[in-house]
Amino acid sequence: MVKLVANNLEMKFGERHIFSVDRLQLSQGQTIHLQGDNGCGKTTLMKLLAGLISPSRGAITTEGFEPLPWWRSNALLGKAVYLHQHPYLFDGSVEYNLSYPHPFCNMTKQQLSERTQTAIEMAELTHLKNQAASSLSGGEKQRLAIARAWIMQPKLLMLDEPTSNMDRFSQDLVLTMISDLQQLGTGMLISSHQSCVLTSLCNQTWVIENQHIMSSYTANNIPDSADSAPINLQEPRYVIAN
Ligand SMILES: Nc1ncnc2c1ncn2[C@@H]1O[C@H](COP(=O)(O)OP(=O)(O)OP(=O)(O)O)[C@@H](O)[C@H]1O
Repeated sequence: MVKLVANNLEMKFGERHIFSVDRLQLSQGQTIHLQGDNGCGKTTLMKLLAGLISPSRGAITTEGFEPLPWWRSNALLGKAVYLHQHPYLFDGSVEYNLSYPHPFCNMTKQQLSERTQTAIEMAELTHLKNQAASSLSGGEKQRLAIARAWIMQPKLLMLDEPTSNMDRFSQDLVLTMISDLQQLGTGMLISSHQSCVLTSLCNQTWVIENQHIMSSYTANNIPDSADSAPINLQEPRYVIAN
């Protein structure tokens, strides 16, 4: 099982303290709802866990991943796929954007081709597959980014406000793809101010409040393993980027 473990983490921008936390763990099998008001640091936490920025103090370590190739100095980059609220898409068609992750996937050509076709259908993008990705609506772009992540089947996935631009139809399509990844064991961190269609899948919550990160489990999901238990709730206590 792969995991990211943050210890003794503190994040500041200049003199401004954003949050601190003694310990956090994002691992396969978890589906976590990341909550908090505007500006509390949800995106910042995801960027830290994705290795896109560095903490002011503390360390984020990885467990269970393949050893790094010699040319990779940042051990975190590429471990957890991070989907930005406004997804980064490549110049080119919808189909091109879905084929981009292929070299990074450990699948045969045939499997990739079938999986890409299924992703296009699941995201209801068939009629748009030759259209420039840059011309898609906000909700369609998010569906495309999530379809691309679904093809990759990452071990860890972080979704930043994934349903913010979506109507009910798009939310239901995305729910199907995310539920499927959950069944396959992808560990997920989903940020959303409020409950949304995806947060119903979550079995744990992280709340950023008063510059601390608090963790709790849903009632029917209290872990019995000390390894996965949240630590210290009162004290100040995670490429391919889409
Ligand atoms: N590079 C930066 N330099 C200085 N301040 C920053 C930087 N990045 C983020 N911040 C500040 O840190 C705080 C947390 O930002 P962040 O984007 O993580 O919040 P958020 O919880 O994701 O907000 P929202 O819910 O509105 O998307 C904000 O006040 C923001 O202005």
